[in-house]
Amino acid sequence: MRAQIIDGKAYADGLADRITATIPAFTEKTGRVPGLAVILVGSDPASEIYVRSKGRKTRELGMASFEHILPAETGQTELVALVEALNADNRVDGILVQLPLPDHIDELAVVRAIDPRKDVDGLHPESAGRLVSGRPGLVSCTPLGCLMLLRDQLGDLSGLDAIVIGRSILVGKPMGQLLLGANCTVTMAHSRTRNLADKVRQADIIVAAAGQAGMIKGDWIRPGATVIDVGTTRAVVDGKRRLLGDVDFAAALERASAITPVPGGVGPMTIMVLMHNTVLAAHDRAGLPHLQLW
Ligand SMILES: Nc1nc(=O)c2c([nH]1)NC[C@@H]1CN(c3ccc(C(=O)N[C@@H](CCC(=O)O)C(=O)O)cc3)C=[N+]21
Repeated sequence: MRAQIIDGKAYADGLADRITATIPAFTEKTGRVPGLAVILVGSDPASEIYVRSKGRKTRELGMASFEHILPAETGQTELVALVEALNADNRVDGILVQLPLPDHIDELAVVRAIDPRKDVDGLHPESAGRLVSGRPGLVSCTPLGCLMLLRDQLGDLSGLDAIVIGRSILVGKPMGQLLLGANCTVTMAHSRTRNLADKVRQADIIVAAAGQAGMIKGDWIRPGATVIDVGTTRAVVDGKRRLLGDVDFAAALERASAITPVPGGVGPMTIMVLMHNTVLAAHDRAGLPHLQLW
């Protein structure tokens, strides 16, 4: 079997069109456009590129972008004060604080300061609690993007065996909850999991989010499985800069029925789901009916 390649970029472009189409009616009812604020503390070059590309996409879709790039020495009090100012700013529907934050800042304290209705990253304990208890709320962009691709690829996921490798707050844990909500039987694997290969071999759906390049080997993949690769490790291979996934892609191609590439799979979805969550938050805050765009 040769796997189909899941084109995250193409799905994200389609979602972009559906998002853009909601904006004229929103503007007619509210007199404004949806707005997204992104905060970056410190000058990690990769993070700066993401923040700028988020800003560019936000404007391309016809929304307002507010970018705050602060020096690495910014204090926690100052950062929380900025979040509170953005909470109070009606032009801002979504607030994303780029993680990780410098060591002298307590991430949870900052995330808790975000108004849960503007928590487009789904990181606030209120959002996490809503996801676990199946109430409506904002869901982290990367896992929601993975679920959109899986639903598009497979339709109903009920009864499928899924494994998530990685248990981060931003990706692994919410991914497990989303798959459970979609009626999968979910295995959460991580660095202490024993016999990982055997557990992966049982899975119809594999979501690799461990952040270790190439750790999932081709012969671990059950023939016909669907593979979502969240890994993005920057490396230099044969003198060229490369972005590497967590899955041995070449070997997986021979076993999986479908697989996301890196780049061009989950990455473009993450940014577009951020836009999606921003228009959802905007509609919710304006008291407009809930949107269903996927
Ligand atoms: N609070 C928070 N939320 C985040 O969502 C968040 C964060 N912090 N910190 C940093 C990571 C990283 N991240 C990516 C977004 C897009 C691509 C992306 O578009 N990748 C392209 C390739 C881009 C390239 O070549 O560098 C792709 O996979 O095709 C990757 C990574 C979001 N993050």
